[in-house]
Amino acid sequence: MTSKTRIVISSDHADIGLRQRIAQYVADKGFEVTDLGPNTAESTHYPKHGEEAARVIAAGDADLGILICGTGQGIMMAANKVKGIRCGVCSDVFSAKMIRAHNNAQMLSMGARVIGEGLALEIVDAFLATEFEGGRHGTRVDMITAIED
Ligand SMILES: O=C[C@H](O)[C@H](O)[C@H](O)COP(=O)(O)O
Repeated sequence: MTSKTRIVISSDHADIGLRQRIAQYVADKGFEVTDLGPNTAESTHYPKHGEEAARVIAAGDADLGILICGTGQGIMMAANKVKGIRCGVCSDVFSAKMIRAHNNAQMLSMGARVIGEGLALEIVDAFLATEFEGGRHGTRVDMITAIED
C-alpha cells in the first residue's frame, strides 16, 4: 500500500488510547487516516463501531480499516456482516501478512485486552505493507464473495 492509502480506524471503549496511538502512528507514516472514535471511555457497543467503519470501506471512502475491541472478535464479526468486507483478527505478525496476501482482507481487527501496543504496531505495519497475491487466492476470495449472493 502507498502512503495515499486511506485508512479508517474505529474501536469500542476497550482501549480508546490504543486506537488513538495507532491512528497517530499510521498518520505519521503519511497515510490518510479517518478516526471514527469514540473519544471517551464510556461503555459503548462494538457492533455499531465495526459496522460503521466497514460501511466506510464498502462505500469506497477508505481502502483499509483497523478495528480495536477487547478481544478484536466482536467488532470483527460485526464488520464481516457488511457486504464485501473481509476482516480478520490478528494477534501475530504472520497472520497480519496472510490476511492481506491470501485473503485480501480490507480490515484488521485486534484485541486490546489480548496484545500490547508494541505488537499491535508491528501487526499494523505488516498489514499495511503486504499486497494481495491474487492467483489461486483470488479464486478463493471470489468464492467467499459468492457466498454473499
Ligand atoms: O468482542 C467483544 C469485545 O471484546 C468487547 O470489547 C467486550 O465484550 C467489552 O466488554 P465490557 O463491556 O465488559 O468492557
